[in-house]
Formats: sequence, structure tokens, C-alpha cells
Amino acid sequence: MAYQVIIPAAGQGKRMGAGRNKVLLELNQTPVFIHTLKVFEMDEDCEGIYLAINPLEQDEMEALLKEHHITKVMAFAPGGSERQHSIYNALKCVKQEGIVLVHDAARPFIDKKLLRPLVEAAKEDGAAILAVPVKDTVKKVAGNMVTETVERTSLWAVQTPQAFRFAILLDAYKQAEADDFLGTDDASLVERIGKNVIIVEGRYDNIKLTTPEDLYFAEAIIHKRRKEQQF
Ligand SMILES: Nc1ccn([C@@H]2O[C@H](COP(=O)(O)OP(=O)(O)OP(=O)(O)O)[C@@H](O)[C@H]2O)c(=O)n1
Ligand SMILES: C[C@](O)(CO)[C@H](O)COP(=O)(O)O
Repeated sequence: MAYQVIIPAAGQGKRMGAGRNKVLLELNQTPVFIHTLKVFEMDEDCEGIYLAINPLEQDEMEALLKEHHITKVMAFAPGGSERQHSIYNALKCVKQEGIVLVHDAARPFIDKKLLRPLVEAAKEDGAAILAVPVKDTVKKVAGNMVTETVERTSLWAVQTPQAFRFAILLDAYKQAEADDFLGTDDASLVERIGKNVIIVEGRYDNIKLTTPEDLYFAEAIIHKRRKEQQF
């Protein structure tokens, strides 16, 4: 089932503290964003990749795409000050029909077997996201004082990709801009315009590389997948 994918790659990686955009860091001798794009390059249902980038990094990224034989990038969109702005810029470039996925360049371990059920759920219900049940006990805290232990059974930690019918995602982004709303994921924009969002259960190893210790987790995931001949 065909789809297009927006990949925001225009962050600064401040929490990673590497002094540069973390998606350009190497894992297994290959830049993080190339690992991510390869999944979509190799998925026959993916019709095009729309990459949000820092214009100052475009030459470097284009050279890496060429070196790694990534051919499905249809457009580069300029990154904005927030993830949401980067994605909105890319959304204005995509073909205005069908299913659009949004996937963080900083999540290189997406399991391609999950793409089809996600796209199918979005086609059926309008919006679908990958998520995993929260494993920790979660507490609300004020200052350093616990105010509440949150009932865990209904809590899910959300990931990307997130999949949407194009018209719903565009409407959600327009409304968010009009209301000056900033969300930490794309589905939150869709929820606030009253649309349903379906959960597709993902994998705990679909981590986002956010802080330095995530690089150690990434090495472990690569080691495991190498043994299973999946990386
Ligand atoms: N203005 C921004 C901010 C983020 N991103 C992208 O959105 C994804 C998830 O964002 P996050 O993990 O927050 O990345 P950074 O913004 O780079 O990290 P930090 O917040 O630590 O600076 C990443 O692939 C990142 O490149 C983006 O395209 N444009
Ligand atoms: C969209 C996201 O990947 C869902 O987990 C995430 O919220 C984006 O990054 P951030 O670290 O929350 O800014």
C-alpha cells in the first residue's frame, strides 16, 4: 500500500552534546540518517522521501545520499526552529493525496514489517501511530514531591513512524499554526482537531537517539541484529 514519508533531520542534537547534528553521527560506519532512509529506500511501498534539513548541511547530506545509493528523496525542505515547523515545511512539498508517514531521522531501528500494518490502519481510520506499553511506574511530581502515581495500564510511549491521510495531517498542521499550538508529536495535532488516532503496537528497540547513553543502546541493538543478520 503506497505512501510518502516525511523525515525531519534538521535538529541540532543539543541533548546528545556531540557538537553537531546527531543524525550525522556514525553507527556501524554509516550516518544515522542513512540507516533510517535505507529502510524506506528498500520498502517498495514507499513512493518518495521528503527530507527536512538544515540548509547548511544540504551539501554534506546530498553527498552521503549519493554515496549510499538513496534515490527516493524527492525534495529537501528547510528545517524550522522546532521539529513541528520542519515537518510543516516538508508537508508543503508532498504530493497532496494518499497516506503520509512522519518518521524521525534519529530513529534508525524501525522494523520494516511494521510499516504495512501502520499504513493500513491510517488508510482505514485516518491516523495511526506506533507505540509501546509503558513499563515503568510513572508518578506526577511537584518540585521534588510525588503528588500521584499514575494508573499505568492506559499509558503508552509513542514513537514514529506516525501515519496519516494527507488531508487530515494538513488540516491538523494548519489549525496548529492558526492556534500557535506546538506539540511534541504529529498525532497530538490530529487529536486536537477531534480525529481518532489508532495505536499499532511497536517495538521497544525502535529508540530515538536523544542523549549520549542512547548510542550504547544503539550499539547493543546493532550487535543483536547483526547476529540475526538484520543489519
Ligand atoms: N527543528 C528541528 C528539530 C528536530 N528535528 C528532527 O526531529 C527529530 C526528533 O527530534 P529530536 O530528537 O528532538 O532532535 P534534536 O532537535 O536534534 O535534539 P535536541 O532537542 O536534543 O536538540 C530528529 O530527527 C531531528 O533531526 C527537525 O527536523 N527540526
Ligand atoms: C515524535 C517523537 O519521536 C515521539 O516520541 C518525539 O516526541 C519527538 O522528540 P522529542 O524528544 O520529544 O522532542
